[in-house]
Amino acid sequence: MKILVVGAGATGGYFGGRLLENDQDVTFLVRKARAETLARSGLVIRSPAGDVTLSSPPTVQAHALKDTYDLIIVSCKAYHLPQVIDDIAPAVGAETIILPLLNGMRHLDLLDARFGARHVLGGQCIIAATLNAEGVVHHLNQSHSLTFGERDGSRSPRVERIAQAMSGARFEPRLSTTILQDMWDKWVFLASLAGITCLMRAPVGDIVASPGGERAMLDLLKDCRRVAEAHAHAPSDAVLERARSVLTEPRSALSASMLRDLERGGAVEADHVIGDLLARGEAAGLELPMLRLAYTHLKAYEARRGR
Ligand SMILES: NC(=O)C1=CN([C@@H]2O[C@H](COP(=O)(O)OP(=O)(O)OC[C@H]3O[C@@H](n4cnc5c(N)ncnc54)[C@H](OP(=O)(O)O)[C@@H]3O)[C@@H](O)[C@H]2O)C=CC1
Ligand SMILES: CC(C)(CO)C(=O)C(=O)O
Repeated sequence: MKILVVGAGATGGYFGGRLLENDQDVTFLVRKARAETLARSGLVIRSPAGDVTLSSPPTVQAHALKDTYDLIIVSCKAYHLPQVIDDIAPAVGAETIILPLLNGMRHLDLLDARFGARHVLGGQCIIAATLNAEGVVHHLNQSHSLTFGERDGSRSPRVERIAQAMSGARFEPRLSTTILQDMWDKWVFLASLAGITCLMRAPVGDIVASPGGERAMLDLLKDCRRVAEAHAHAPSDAVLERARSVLTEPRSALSASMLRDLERGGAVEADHVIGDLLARGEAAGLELPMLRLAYTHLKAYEARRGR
């Protein structure tokens, strides 16, 4: 299977690197600076699941992209997606499958609008990873799952082929027949985690140890859950219970990738992860005070950053 991974950042570098390490036919679509770093230093992954340095990983830049691919894994940030959509267009052939790993949901609409829904799978990854200033992918915890599936829930031959291509790589691939619900479940969890850890500039353990912290966390989770319910994607009791327990775990060092981005003064996916959820909730007539506060806070950060 000929695979194009868009972006060799934290997630793309990790999962694409693990596939390459497992002898899959992987090429990274990268921009100039990243292409130079990869050519000079290789793709370096530091991970509790095993370090690896892949020297001279195959890369291509947008201007040279001419071949079509069987699978395109999209792992850019949401605010880069419009450009990425233009860039990958030459690589999308009649049978190309696009597997986005972005948080949130709105990217599905953008990809569908440009390439047609039949090309686009649902997907998500659970990992904590970051790309440091030297271009090294740091995997920060034990999780590294990549879930994908047809949005109609079928086990089509093409998703079976992806499962086959991913089997044996050093991460946990999961072929799902409920990928849209999985994505909503993650969105509810992630929006709660990102919203509150950014607001408080602290990981879960410090928030729940602070007066009013656990209450604020659970109020935000409730807002996010109500949006999913209003859109017929309510998390199950078990999923909700797990989210509550992870989000209120004493001494937990967990925070969202959005807090890592914010703390280094970077761009954040405010509109994609928080704003879109809020808009969907308000369109359904819901009052969502904690989610609105989380969004206002991120937009104020963006306004200040923009000056
Ligand atoms: N990091 C994490 O722990 C997790 C992140 N996610 C989600 O995954 C998505 C990706 O996040 P993450 O991997 O952290 O992001 P990163 O910023 O680490 O990586 C994104 C990469 O995309 C590249 N890129 C952007 N535009 C283009 C383009 N036009 N052509 C080629 N490459 C491009 C950037 O390259 P350049 O170097 O040129 O800027 C960058 O290296 C987000 O939606 C995030 O919310 C989900 C789970 C966990
Ligand atoms: C939910 C979590 C923490 C893990 O995948 C994440 O997606 C993120 O930090 O962006």
